Amino acid sequence: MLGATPACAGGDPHITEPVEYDAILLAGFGGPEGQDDVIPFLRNVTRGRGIPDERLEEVATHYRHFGGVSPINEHNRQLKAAIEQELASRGIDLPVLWGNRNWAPYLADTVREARERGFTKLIAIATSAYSSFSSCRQYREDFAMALESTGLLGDGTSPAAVQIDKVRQFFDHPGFVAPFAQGVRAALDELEDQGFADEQVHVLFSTHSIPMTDAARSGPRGHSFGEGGAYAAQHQAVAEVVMELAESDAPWSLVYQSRSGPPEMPWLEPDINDAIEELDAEQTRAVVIVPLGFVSDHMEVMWDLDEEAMQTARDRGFAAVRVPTPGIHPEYVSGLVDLVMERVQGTPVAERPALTPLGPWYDVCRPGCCENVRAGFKPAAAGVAP
Ligand SMILES: CC1=C(CCC(=O)O)c2cc3nc(cc4[nH]c(cc5[nH]c(cc1n2)c(C)c5CCC(=O)O)c(CCC(=O)O)c4C)C(CCC(=O)O)=C3C
Ligand SMILES: [Fe+2]
Repeated sequence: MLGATPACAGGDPHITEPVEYDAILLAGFGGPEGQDDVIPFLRNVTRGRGIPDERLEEVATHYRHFGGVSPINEHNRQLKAAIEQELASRGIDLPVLWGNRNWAPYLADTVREARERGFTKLIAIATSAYSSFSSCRQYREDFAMALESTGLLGDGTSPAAVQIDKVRQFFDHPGFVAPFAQGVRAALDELEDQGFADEQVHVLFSTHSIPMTDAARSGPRGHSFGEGGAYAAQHQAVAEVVMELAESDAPWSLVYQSRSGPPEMPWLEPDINDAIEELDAEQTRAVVIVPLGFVSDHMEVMWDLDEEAMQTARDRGFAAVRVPTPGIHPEYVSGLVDLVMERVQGTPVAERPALTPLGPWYDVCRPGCCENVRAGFKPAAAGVAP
């Protein structure tokens, strides 16, 4: 089902020829692993973005609260091990390398290691399911930067010394969606045991807020997905599918969290805390919080949801349950391996699973996909220039 993803400029958006990859590149966000890492990590994340110092100080306290350690690197070590186990159980001989955008092990060191081991064709899985600058293009730019800084980008006339392709954005892949659907069903059952009927529960699907300018440009250039771009449209469509699979008629909404940037810059709204404040207490007695935009229980989940949003809900006298992220759920892990094998085998588009009319998303990002005018154009792997 191609739906809203028409073939456009830039050749075929899907690769249906088999490709012999040498290894999988698991690309993470990265996080600090001790108090001394916190500020240097935050500087890496916000390099050149104009995030106010007060915001960095505030975010630093979230990490300090947990000993300066984000669980995100440990999650990725576990995910890597789980993917390796899934590959082994299917008899697939593909090594898995792991590299981060913002903290060690850095992508540049990982691609250098790849080359040393003789690998020239990598298929990347970024730990991020949706389309936007922060969740797709920035990973692609960081791949290109890692190749450039290690001299492995190639010179434009010869093929890159190391080629990095990327699996499609997997927001509507059944392996990503199933853990959320199961989690919502379990949360509603738990609340029902406590005496709350489905119509007394409000389900809040939460994702990372991004600047409106980034949201509007998410997805391929020249294609309108509405005000919030492909980013908001994908979340809206996945939330609908999750409610269907969870067989629930509970009222629900899509909300945003973890806003940063200067206050005068518009970001996607409503903020989850404002949304909880505005729920009608006559009708609502409980909330289910679904971290729909995230793949693991990292700091944005542990702090912004489990500390802040849960507190906002308690302050209003609501019962509240937070649904787990996919983490290393067997269906998620198996889905990621399926996404790799889709490219290894050159699976026809019609046979690629996708649960919303927006997918299956592109293998090759379209021209201008998820462009960021603030940061300017940079080379990016796994897409059509610019
Ligand atoms: C869409 C999106 C995802 C999901 C997709 C993906 O996974 O990529 C994501 C993930 C994450 N964001 C994370 C942490 C941070 N994000 C920040 C800043 C920002 N995120 C943004 C967007 C996103 N972020 C944006 C538009 C900014 C503003 C600055 C900019 O335009 O670049 C800042 C700076 C301080 C602040 O402003 O909060 C931090 C510390 C962590 C790690 C958590 C841990 O350590 O466990 C993870 C997984
Ligand atoms: Fe993209």
